Amino acid sequence: MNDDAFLRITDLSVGYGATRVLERLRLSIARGEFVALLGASGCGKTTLLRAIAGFVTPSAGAIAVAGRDVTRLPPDRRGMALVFQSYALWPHMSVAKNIGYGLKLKGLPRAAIERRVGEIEALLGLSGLGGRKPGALSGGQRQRVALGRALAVDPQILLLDEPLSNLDARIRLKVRHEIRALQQRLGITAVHVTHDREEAMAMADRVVVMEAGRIAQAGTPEEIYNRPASAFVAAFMGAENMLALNGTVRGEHIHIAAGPHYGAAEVPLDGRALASGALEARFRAEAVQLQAHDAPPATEGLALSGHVEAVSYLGGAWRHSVRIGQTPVFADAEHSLAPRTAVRLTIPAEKLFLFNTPSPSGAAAPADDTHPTATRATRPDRVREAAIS
Ligand SMILES: Nc1ncnc2c1ncn2[C@@H]1O[C@H](COP(=O)(O)OP(=O)(O)OP(=O)(O)O)[C@@H](O)[C@H]1O
Repeated sequence: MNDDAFLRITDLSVGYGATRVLERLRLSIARGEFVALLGASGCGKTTLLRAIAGFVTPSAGAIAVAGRDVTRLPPDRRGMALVFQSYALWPHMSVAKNIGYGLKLKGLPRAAIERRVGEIEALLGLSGLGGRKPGALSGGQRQRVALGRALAVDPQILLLDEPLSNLDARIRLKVRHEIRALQQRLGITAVHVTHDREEAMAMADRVVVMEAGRIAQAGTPEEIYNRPASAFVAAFMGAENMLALNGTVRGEHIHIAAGPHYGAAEVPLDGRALASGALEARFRAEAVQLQAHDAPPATEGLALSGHVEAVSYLGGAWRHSVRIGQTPVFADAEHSLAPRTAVRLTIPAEKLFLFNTPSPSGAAAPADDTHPTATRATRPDRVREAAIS
């Protein structure tokens, strides 16, 4: 675990009645770090955020901020502010009163509140709108008021619960950059819940991918995208194409045996703790080199043979639906190849994510992000994959 952790979550378990949501989860966040909690609906992101904020009580474990245990403290004594998806603004209050609400609760004198509200309005580009009611604002402006209300109380930690999901796509991109720039300017520690992987990667220093109440992987956006620690993370990060292969470890490589629709290939292990046996291969549509079957191979890697079934234009690239034997995959190319064309797909070794196929009885890895800088070989889930294959 990071020794310089500012927000430290240790063995946190949270449930609702008989439903267990988080199980012994560990996560350390550095001061000034922006962390995105990313995962599918129902994986426990909001529950974790609400436990950090103090709105749900854990059944076990601890939450500490700068070395101070806050696990049993009420939300208003944790030095945190939460921004909700729904904004949760008071409709009958003006923008200025909404922003100053937390300061009023703290009993600050009126002049101090007005000064701070003015600062926040200027910071967020809301100057001149202080007298309006939330109903007379755009969605983006409302979200900025909600952010302003959170920042006005000078929190040590800013918690963001899908704050952009009610905004339309164009405004969402703009507000995304505004929040990130503001967080960096203020040096505030932020935890952001989202199910949008692009948003998580664009905003965060570190992305924490959650799967069914546990941390599947925590790392920089680049690590998570290019070195997914499990087939689940690979698929969640867009490597949705899947093939079942067989491999044999030989020194620093894994040798993939040829099959009816693909040739043999040598893939460098590159630190991965893979074992010989059944493999699940994952790759992105854009990682594929797609060619007519009789064209000379353009690149080295795993070569697959198939037929184009359908093609559509994505803007910038053509997406081909290709059948490899019984397996459908997607492959992108700058030029389109017509349906029924016999094609070769080549996946360069560095873009082919390989995982040992887990046995159905494989025990769950511990929920733990305490090895964010560990190599693939030493990550708990990698070791598990190697152990059970
Ligand atoms: N108040 C509650 N009472 C009972 N079960 C709950 C409650 N809140 C959440 N849950 C359950 O806990 C699990 C995790 O929910 P949570 O809201 O943390 O997920 P999430 O990852 O944030 O999902 P989403 O992206 O849909 O918001 C889900 O199975 C959900 O049904």
